[in-house]
Amino acid sequence: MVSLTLEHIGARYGRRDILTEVSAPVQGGALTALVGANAAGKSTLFRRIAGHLRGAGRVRLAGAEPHELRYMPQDTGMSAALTVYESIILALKQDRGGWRLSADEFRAVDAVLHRFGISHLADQQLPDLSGGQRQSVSIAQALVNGPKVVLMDEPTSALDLNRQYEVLETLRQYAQETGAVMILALHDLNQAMRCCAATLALGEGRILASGPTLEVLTPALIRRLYGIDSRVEHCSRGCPVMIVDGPADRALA
Ligand SMILES: Nc1ncnc2c1ncn2[C@@H]1O[C@H](COP(=O)(O)OP(=O)(O)OP(=O)(O)O)[C@@H](O)[C@H]1O
Repeated sequence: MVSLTLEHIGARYGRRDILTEVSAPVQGGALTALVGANAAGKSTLFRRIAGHLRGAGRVRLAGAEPHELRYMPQDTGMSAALTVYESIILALKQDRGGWRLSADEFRAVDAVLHRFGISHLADQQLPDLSGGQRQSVSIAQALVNGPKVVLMDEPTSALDLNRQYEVLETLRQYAQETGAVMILALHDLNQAMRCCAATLALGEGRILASGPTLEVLTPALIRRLYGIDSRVEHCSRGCPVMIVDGPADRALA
């Protein structure tokens, strides 16, 4: 099982501190949600963990090497004149070198296309894909190498309702099978409640709460993070669902 520990992480752009004191343990084998308001610093935290940005503190990895980490940013470029299949091969070869594909590598490409339901897109050019198709391809590119640490910035923002379920369930299975640490930045808190065993709540430059998702995403925390009044009920299938009542009355906050 892989684990990752954030120790006193800081990050700044110029003289502006975005993260001041981010500390939390993250366990592999299940999905972890990273939630917080716009501009809270979720992408910045991912850049720090991925080593794209320097700053205070350290990221401790156990059970994985730094090169086994994949970061899927919010906007992934899809303008290259490549087919989906070629782009997955390129992602696979990114840090392996060489150009010949072994039988195992061919199988890995086919498997990831199949796993994310995009085999039928294999021969299509990247620029010709729809937004949701691009997002599915980005996810497949991120996972084709079997990474042990995966950071995904809003991986379902362009997907329809059905695809959101399918993709999150596939990511959950991947984490369970491989023991990988998988952190997903999410704005849809119901997705976090349904699929993520743990949640990190980012606000005011630090982790305001972390732990089992249902214990973290309380109405009080949601009010603090987003200024929204909410409550948790259960759907007809017994799953917890967050109901938004509306903007909180700031005078009562
Ligand atoms: N390269 C940069 N240079 C300067 N400031 C930046 C840079 N990237 C991000 N910022 C600032 O850092 C803050 C945090 O941005 P970040 O993208 O990490 O937030 P986020 O939580 O991912 O937001 P969102 O939910 O809107 O995607 C914002 O105020 C943003 O303007």
